[in-house]
Amino acid sequence: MSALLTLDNVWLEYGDKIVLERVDLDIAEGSFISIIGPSGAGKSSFLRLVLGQEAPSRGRILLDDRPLVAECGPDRGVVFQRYSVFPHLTALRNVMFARECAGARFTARLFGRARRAAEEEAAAMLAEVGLGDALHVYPAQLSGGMQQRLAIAQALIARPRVLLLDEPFGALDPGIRQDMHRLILRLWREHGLTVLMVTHDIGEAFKLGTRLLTFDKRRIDPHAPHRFGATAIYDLALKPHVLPADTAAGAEPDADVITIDIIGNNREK
Ligand SMILES: Nc1ncnc2c1ncn2[C@@H]1O[C@H](COP(=O)(O)OP(=O)(O)OP(=O)(O)O)[C@@H](O)[C@H]1O
Repeated sequence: MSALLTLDNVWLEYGDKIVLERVDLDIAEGSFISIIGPSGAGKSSFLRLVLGQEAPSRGRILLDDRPLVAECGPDRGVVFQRYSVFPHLTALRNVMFARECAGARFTARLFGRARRAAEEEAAAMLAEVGLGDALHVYPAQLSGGMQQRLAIAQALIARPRVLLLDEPFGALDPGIRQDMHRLILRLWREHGLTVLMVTHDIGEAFKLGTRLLTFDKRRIDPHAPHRFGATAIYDLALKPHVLPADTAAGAEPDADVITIDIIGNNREK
């Protein structure tokens, strides 16, 4: 099976500072990739490359065997840790705006029947993330968890194939995080998404991921730390104890009972 996303010898450099080097990855459609690594290892930079917000300074990124277009297309959605919704728009208008951007890319405005259809779609998407009763509420009136639900609805309304999550649950209380884990596993499965999630929570990475990437530097020059970039030094296939079908029914994968296959260990190269 060919990969949905391929990174072929990808480097990201700013001047003489190397952030990422020699990133070689094939990511299969439908996988849930957890990404961990120390602060500054380039995890968010990696997501920005896949989003198309930045171009690699060397190497290439392919989506469906075709070079990734430089701008973020509707095939990729993103949710950040801090609520990325518009404060002056209601929940419904926030999701509609994202739908309008996807449906009318140059004017970001739909009219008549198309607009009514977008409104219905946005309301259905909000119901799907558990915000069906909060259509006309402004973000400031929503809790942190509800704002992240809104951000997820906003990302999913364009029907992306790849969902990028940058520490999406990092600011939430543990109880709310559990709810969000259930939600994201359900959406991942029901929408057939390929998810790339950066997290600092190792338990969360093991619990949600089907594959775990660890970004770090292979080599360090103490006198010139910028000379070497990070790469995916560990690449582990995770097999959660509970199958995705079970998670959709409400059960959660058990992070304590996981088997691991090592796909790649680039530490020594
Ligand atoms: N535009 C830029 N110009 C120069 N350096 C940059 C730029 N953007 C990011 N960097 C550097 O790239 C490195 C990686 O940053 P990045 O935010 O991707 O790391 P991270 O692993 O996501 O960190 P954290 O876990 O703290 O969020 C950092 O040293 C950062 O300073």
